[in-house]
Amino acid sequence: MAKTAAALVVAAGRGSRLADPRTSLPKQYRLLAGRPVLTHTLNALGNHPRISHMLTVIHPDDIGLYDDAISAANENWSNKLMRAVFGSETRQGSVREGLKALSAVPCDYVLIHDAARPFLTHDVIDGLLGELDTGAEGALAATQVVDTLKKQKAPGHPLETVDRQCLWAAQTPQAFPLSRISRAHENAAQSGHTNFTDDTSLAEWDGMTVVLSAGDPANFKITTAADLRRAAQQASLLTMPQAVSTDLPLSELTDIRTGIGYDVHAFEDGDAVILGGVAVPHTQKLKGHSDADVVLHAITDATLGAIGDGDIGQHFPPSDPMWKGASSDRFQQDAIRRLAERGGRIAHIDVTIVCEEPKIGPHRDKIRVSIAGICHLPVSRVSVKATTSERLGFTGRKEGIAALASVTVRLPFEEGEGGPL
Ligand SMILES: Nc1ccn([C@@H]2O[C@H](COP(=O)(O)OP(=O)(O)OP(=O)(O)O)[C@@H](O)[C@H]2O)c(=O)n1
Ligand SMILES: C[C@](O)(CO)[C@H](O)COP(=O)(O)O
Repeated sequence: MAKTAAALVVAAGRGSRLADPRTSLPKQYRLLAGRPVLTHTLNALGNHPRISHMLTVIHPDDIGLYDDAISAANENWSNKLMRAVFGSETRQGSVREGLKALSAVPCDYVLIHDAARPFLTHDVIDGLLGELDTGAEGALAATQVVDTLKKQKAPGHPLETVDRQCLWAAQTPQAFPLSRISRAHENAAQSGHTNFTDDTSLAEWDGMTVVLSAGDPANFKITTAADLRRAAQQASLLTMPQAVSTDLPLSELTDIRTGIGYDVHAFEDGDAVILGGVAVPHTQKLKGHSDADVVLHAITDATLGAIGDGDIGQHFPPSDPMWKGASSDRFQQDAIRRLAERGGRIAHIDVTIVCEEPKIGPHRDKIRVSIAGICHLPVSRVSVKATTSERLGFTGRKEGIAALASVTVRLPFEEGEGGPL
């Protein structure tokens, strides 16, 4: 049977080299295609079949940001995720805290990965695990240096050219047998070595032999503001549905339309309602054929309304057993695909949730982030509002929840329509 691996993601850094006067948000929580960087990183690891456990090392100030990053994930790996632990002043210290928390986990290997590298692929993971499977004590994802390298001992000194033939740029993940790298970290800490910048340097110091494995230029680390801009471009190309990533510039999407959507679901016995893809704890749940996500249903109808393409019930009949218990983001993905086929994209979403309970305020930001992720939008283009109906009507009697949505889309004018009206 294939040996299993734990993923240890270090996310406790402050990102001091990415100085941005507009925000103090650490880089691992900045948004790429509507989701935090960390969410992309965890998705890449969590969806790998040989990774059975995942642990994130976070900063104590980031608990709320971390919770948001997890709820934006919408992926099926939550059963692999362990409770996060707090990191330390240095990257090495943060890894050590993570390894301590993994000590009781029944995994053969550990993949240690930077939260700030969100574009990890399964090919890179497979390469590393393959090296361990054939007996390596440590494996490093790395890319060969491609630029001509120069060395200058001090400013004004003559340049020397460095032979790049045998030079590699270290990436993460870095993969090891779990017990061996844990021992190496303890040895380093007890000998007073506290500032190894990566785990293979520490492993080499402890006498381990590390082999190279194919990294990927796309798996770069977000370190500076320029890296974050590059990452934003890369993420939008990867996550947009095919037709949305059309090369039509926004300036040609001059046919601007708005659709409205409205939906209602009644309560029944349960312990949480799903709103915009987020499970909100409550004393009841919403009744429905799918997951009864009243917010996503209203958004889907509004998206379909904007392109005059029927409604959710027409495309996904409640009588069809296929949609029983379905996660409603599938319905919205389908509406986005229909829009994309016409060369269009969503520009803005505005939602109002009508209910007495549960209180939406504490969950509003999570719901915004989740909707933005599902719709491939920056969070600034999603608005979530809530109101009661002053105890009037079915929502006032706490019998259910209603949601209203308006979705604005941008499309190219169809041939023969002759440009803006
Ligand atoms: N004390 C630390 C320092 C770094 N990291 C993590 O290690 C990874 C790589 O480190 P780096 O790019 O240096 O991140 P920062 O320390 O956040 O950045 P900077 O050095 O610019 O402050 C990041 O995912 C970061 O969150 C960590 O968990 N604990
Ligand atoms: C672990 C690492 O990302 C490998 O490239 C790197 O060593 C982190 O430290 P850096 O100082 O940001 O290079």
